[in-house]
Amino acid sequence: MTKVIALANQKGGVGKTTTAVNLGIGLAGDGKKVLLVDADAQGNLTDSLGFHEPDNLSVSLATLLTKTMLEESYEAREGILHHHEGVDLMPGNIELSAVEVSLVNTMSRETILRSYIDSVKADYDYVLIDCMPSLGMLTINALAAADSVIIPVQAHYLPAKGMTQLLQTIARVRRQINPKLVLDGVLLTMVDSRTKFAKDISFILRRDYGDKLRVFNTEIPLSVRAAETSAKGKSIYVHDPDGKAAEAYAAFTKEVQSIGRERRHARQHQADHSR
Ligand SMILES: Nc1ncnc2c1ncn2[C@@H]1O[C@H](COP(=O)(O)OP(=O)(O)OP(=O)(O)O)[C@@H](O)[C@H]1O
Ligand SMILES: [Mg+2]
Repeated sequence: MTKVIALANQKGGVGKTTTAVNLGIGLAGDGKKVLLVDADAQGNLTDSLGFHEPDNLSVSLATLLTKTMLEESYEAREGILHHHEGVDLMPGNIELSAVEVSLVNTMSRETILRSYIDSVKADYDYVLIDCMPSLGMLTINALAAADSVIIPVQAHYLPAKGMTQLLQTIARVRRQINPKLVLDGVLLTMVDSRTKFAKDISFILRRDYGDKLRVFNTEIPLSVRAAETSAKGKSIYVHDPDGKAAEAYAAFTKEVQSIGRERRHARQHQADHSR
């Protein structure tokens, strides 16, 4: 079964794209087949994987979403690129801005991305969607297409109001469009071990949103080496294999897989007891 995960937070610069790259390549390193989907018109994910001029690509996510909207046919692997560290990429670029506008007047406007992903996901164990920093139509489409959401949060900013709005949006998508959507949890990123901000934020999140909001045990440290990876087009595992950020992303990758296993066991347990 394929698991589709959206990396979402409408706040900019919190580590969504960096996490998409290093979780995706981490999963591939564990033998999983992974498709990364760049659902951000900035094209940062595409750029970070070494395709440095996303706007010059002739086929990108915008192309396939447009074909899906118009009910035009396309090749199953059309436009999918391959990164040498073992992941596939559906690139994104500036053309997504126009698509986002045209979605507004489209039938099934919330589920166009889901239709596209449904048509390619059989080839993959994981599909990771890197969202843009907004709660617009493309992010709603990502939430509608996903089985679960991971929310990266930058450890030195109080996520107060934004988090409430994001959780409300997730709840609304679950009620109206995608009942199976679950929140995997919050990932604290850019954690500076010299300060106690990360602990404060974990405490505040638990206080304000209760135990339902899981905060991942793994925290991603603040690391210049992690910030360098996007220009290099490499993951942290290749750029700085022995560093703390690589260790953290590897641990986070394991944690994400263990959540999947816990959920399958819980469902099995429920099924056994309802017989
Ligand atoms: N652990 C880290 N330590 C230091 N810098 C980091 C770390 N992770 C990411 N960065 C840097 O912080 C910036 C924002 O990260 P990233 O692009 O992953 O965030 P984002 O949430 O995807 O941003 P946007 O909302 O613009 O899409 C980038 O310059 C990135 O290189
Ligand atoms: Mg990004």
